[in-house]
Amino acid sequence: MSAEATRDAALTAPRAVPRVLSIAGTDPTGGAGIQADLKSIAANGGYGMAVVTALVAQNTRGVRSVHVPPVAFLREQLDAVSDDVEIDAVKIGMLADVDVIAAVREWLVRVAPPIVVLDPVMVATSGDRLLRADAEGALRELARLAHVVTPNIPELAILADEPPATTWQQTLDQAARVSARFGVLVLAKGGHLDGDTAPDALVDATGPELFVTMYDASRIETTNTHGTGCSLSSGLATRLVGGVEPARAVGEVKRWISESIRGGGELAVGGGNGPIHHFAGMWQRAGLETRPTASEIRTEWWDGIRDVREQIDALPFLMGLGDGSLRDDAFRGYLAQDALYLRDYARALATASALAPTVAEQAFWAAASEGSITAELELHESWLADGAYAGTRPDSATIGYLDHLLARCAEGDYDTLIAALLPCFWLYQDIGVRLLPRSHDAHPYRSWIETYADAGIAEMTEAAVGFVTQAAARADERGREAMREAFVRSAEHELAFFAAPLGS
Ligand SMILES: Nc1ncnc2c1ncn2[C@@H]1O[C@H](COP(=O)(O)OP(=O)(O)O)[C@@H](O)[C@H]1O
Ligand SMILES: Cc1ncc(COP(=O)(O)OP(=O)(O)O)c(N)n1
Repeated sequence: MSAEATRDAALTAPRAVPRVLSIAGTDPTGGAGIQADLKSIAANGGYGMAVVTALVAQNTRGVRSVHVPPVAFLREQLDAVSDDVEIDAVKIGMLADVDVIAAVREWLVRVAPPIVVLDPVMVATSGDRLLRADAEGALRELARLAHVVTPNIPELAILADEPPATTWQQTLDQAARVSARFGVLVLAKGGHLDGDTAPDALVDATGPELFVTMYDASRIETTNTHGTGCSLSSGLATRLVGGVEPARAVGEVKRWISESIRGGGELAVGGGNGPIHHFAGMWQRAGLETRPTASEIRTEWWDGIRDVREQIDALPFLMGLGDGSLRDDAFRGYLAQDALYLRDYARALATASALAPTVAEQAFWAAASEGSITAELELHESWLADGAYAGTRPDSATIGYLDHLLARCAEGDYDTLIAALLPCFWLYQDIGVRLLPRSHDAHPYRSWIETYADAGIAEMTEAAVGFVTQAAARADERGREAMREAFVRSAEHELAFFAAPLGS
């Protein structure tokens, strides 16, 4: 199978979802704080969790009041999460005061999450304080426990304990000093500078050499920037999971934040500094469709032929094949039919190759067709060489199955044809794997079982399942139903085919 086909098949496999905890304050209008973090984590592919440090009565126009719950309750929230859930990354936002910082610090040291991104929230864009001035020193020290800090220009100045930078170069120099002093990567943000651009830079001065990675973006003319810092930092925490290079994760999250700022204009939320649209790009790319995904179709179709699979397993032919008690003439009679089947199955696979919409699929079905003819020749050479079955005519089960496949070829519809071809891959591979533990050196059908339990067959089956289920996910409802019917019909023909040798 080609590398491209393997990659396409891998795309259908479920991916681990990063479990990301935001420790932050609230924004009841949903644009900043923990509410923004949860959207941002979801938009960047993670499962979001939230521990609230402070309840903030705010909207797009400004902050009205802040309520900090007892710090003992904060500790209970933190432990409730970490006692139960394996946390892949933590984003820290508003911390309000020194007691909150101390509680979070103690928890961080004890739990040691693999990724910590600290957004040193101090003052909202509206000018309202979100961190008491006497807590700035404690926040500075907390930076030592983070892997990345994401200060805006005023916050960077406070971390550096210096006056705010007024140029981008001063910002970079200050970020380098903060990085070296606290042993942390600094994502310096130029959102607060004047000009046509909104540059960011990842600054790493933690070692003997200074590394600066620049991220340029045009400045978007908008009033929807409420919560950009919160969203950027939680998106970054999510994208860093799995050992992703920080420079790459920042590049990805920077592109996402730009499109989300641009999409903010579509939202009509509040009369002040409006929120960004966390899902603008995602909704545009994927829509709001509820069509089944390839992996759902995989499960549905496989479950949908459960009764057929159980009937195959219960056949005397299959039971005899598994325990080795199957009569030799019954097995050879079955192989003679299989050889007849494979010749036309190879033709159907070649037709699928000719109809395939992509080069990867064309190559895959062509290789499978070639493999099918080779298998037919090998059957003759190994099991049927004595000529006892020469001149065998296809029986009614073989004719029925081939008629079904060749009719799909004649229709010329790629999707239904490949759906009809799939059970032969999938059922044989499944049977091979399940019979393998019963095989042994003296088992009469060992080579047959090992052929279908082989890793190469599993890889081809995975690719075939991937191509078919992705095509079904793309199809409209009628097309998908026609595919499912073709698939089920083939599975039923497999049952009849396995039943025929013993007439059961
Ligand atoms: N008008 C804008 N156009 C494009 N990007 C922006 C704009 N404003 C902010 N950003 C980007 O949003 C992110 C958050 O930056 P910033 O607004 O400086 O943080 P904060 O919300 O903490 O003040 C950064 O990547 C910044 O470059
Ligand atoms: C609860 C809470 N946390 C942080 C902020 C500040 O949000 P930020 O992303 O820095 O952007 P602005 O809202 O300041 O533009 C907040 N407002 N509330």
